[in-house]
Amino acid sequence: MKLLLTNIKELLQVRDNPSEVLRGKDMSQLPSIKNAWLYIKNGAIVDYGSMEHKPTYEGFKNIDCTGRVVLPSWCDSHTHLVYAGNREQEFVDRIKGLSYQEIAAKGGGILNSAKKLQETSENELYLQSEKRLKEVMKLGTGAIEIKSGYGLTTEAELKMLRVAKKLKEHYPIAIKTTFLGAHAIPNEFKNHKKGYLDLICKEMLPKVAKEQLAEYIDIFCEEGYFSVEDTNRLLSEAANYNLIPKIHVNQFNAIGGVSAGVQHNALSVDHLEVVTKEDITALKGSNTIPVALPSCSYFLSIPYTPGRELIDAGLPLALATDYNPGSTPSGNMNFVVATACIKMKLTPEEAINAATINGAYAMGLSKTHGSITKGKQANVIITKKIPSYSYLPYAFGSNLIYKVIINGKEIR
Ligand SMILES: N=CN[C@@H](CCC(=O)O)C(=O)O
Ligand SMILES: [Zn+2]
Repeated sequence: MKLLLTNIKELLQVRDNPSEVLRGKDMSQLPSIKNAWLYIKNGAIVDYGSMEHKPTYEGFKNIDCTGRVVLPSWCDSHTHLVYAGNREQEFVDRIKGLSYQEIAAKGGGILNSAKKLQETSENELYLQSEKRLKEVMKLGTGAIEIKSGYGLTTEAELKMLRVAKKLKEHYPIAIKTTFLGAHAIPNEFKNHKKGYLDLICKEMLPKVAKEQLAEYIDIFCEEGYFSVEDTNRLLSEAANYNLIPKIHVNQFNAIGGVSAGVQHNALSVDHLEVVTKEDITALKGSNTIPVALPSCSYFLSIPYTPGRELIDAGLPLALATDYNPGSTPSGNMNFVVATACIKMKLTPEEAINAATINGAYAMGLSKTHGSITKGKQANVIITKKIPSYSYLPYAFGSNLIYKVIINGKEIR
């Protein structure tokens, strides 16, 4: 399949030799070609340039992009897309005054989703998750990370990861998987957290590794969930299976999870709605990327990650959805990019970099995703006719996507 996109108003994120990740001031640069063409063959980006110097190709399908912006598809590096049922009742309870933590303490929250998931068959779980995957692909996501963590038993955690694996086999989108057995403490282990960690380390981890179901390890390092000590133990055990950490830290409290992540060479530390000076110091000079999840802040009415501060400190930043039934029932990366501009004061250039090239880095896909580069996967968004790319976050409530191409195929 060959595609030639012509008369592109502006082709964004064009990098001949892209760096793996963009930090600090570099995030304000978004290289582009105006009045451009882009040639795609066999799922890969072959070449691009200005319409004034367009070579002759044969046997392609032409897409005229007059008035349209073309950019790499979104790289969503943090989701819980595989889950069962929904939690709209908790949403209503929160409107009536209960906090996220109070709902969790009553047996709601993650444990509520775990109960539903344990009762759902693998096939049904696949069908529910597939629906969400199709939806986010149409919204421009071309690479996605999916976590377990709503199983909380060996059987149910494996079920989640097998569903994610099956999605990977059936869809063109790149999927990376993360084992998050340490998402919450199940009721059976309420007064025996160590017993649950033993189960994770001695039974779940070996099975996940044996079936090669995950590349990354995650833990919810937070008061009332797992401590820094638990985090250190799990990440050390997981290293024996070559699982790389991508962890939930600082959502409500800064308890030292960031520096624990950095010490274990985490690829990413995610959430960071609360950030201390020590956290920033720990991240400086490391290869760990902070990941902000502004839709979660929006939905729970909690602080936004101080993205401006992190970038101004010279750090990299990625943006992701956190798609899950409790804190973020939305997988819309367009909303994430807009909210990062509106609430976190990122410029459109910074937000687009954070959601493409840096998102790819945050899930180990820098070589193949996140920029318009020869040889990278042909994953692009073609927008509707818009005045400029800044219009994307500006018109935050409009669907501005005309077409999405993933792996060289038009999926919308
Ligand atoms: N905070 C931990 N995990 C999810 C939400 C879990 C839930 O409420 O179901 C998150 O990233 O926000
Ligand atoms: Zn999450």
